[in-house]
Amino acid sequence: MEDKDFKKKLAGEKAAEFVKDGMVVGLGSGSTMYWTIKKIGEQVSEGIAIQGIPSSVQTANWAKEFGIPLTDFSKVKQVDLAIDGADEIDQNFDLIKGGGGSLVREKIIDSAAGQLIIAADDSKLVKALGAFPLPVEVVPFGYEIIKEKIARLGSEPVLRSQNGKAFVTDNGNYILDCLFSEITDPKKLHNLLKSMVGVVETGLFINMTDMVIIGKSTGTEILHKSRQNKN
Ligand SMILES: O=C[C@H](O)[C@H](O)[C@H](O)COP(=O)(O)O
Repeated sequence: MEDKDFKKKLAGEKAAEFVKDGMVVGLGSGSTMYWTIKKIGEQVSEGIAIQGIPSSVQTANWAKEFGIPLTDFSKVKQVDLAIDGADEIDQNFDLIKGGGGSLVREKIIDSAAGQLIIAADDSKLVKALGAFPLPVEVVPFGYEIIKEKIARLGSEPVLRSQNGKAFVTDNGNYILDCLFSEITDPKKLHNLLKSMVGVVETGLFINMTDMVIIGKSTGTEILHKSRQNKN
């Protein structure tokens, strides 16, 4: 296993330790979450009773494979704990997410959660967001217009593609990957993008994260928001 994958595994498995009996758990998406979901599956087989809400088709498939009972928002209105990955984490615990294209469902689940834990390898920690191109989910109709509007904000949006075709999200939409290099005011940028007709959601997750679990070659480090803010 590569060093980065090992770190993801460490962080992902550690996050599963915060899942307790009786919880409704939001299940994030991505390769780090694979390890969390697998570990939660082991806990379920040992007897804890939880219900998971998956943030992508891929996550739902892994959850089924590992025996985690699933639910949805027609049955539950509240999520006790959400665990998710991230593409970038800044010093305020603001995030860029959506590298795998699951940002909309992730944001719905993460914002409904009483607590949000982010698990990631140490390469995801950044001083300022923006080196990772910001994923913006847009409706396919007229996406060309949104692309031009975003370009006027100082980015060169790229329509995400897969196997030579436009990548389509679980919600039937497109993703524009927008490189801004450095995002000085994440909230302002998010609001500007969200005000454009046809933008469904941005990958900026602002003021949502309670705890970050970082996987390093030496083990895991847990960062708490309050402590982080004092530094
Ligand atoms: O859409 C994908 C999600 O936001 C992922 O949580 C994020 O891209 C991190 O993925 P990974 O754990 O594979 O680095």
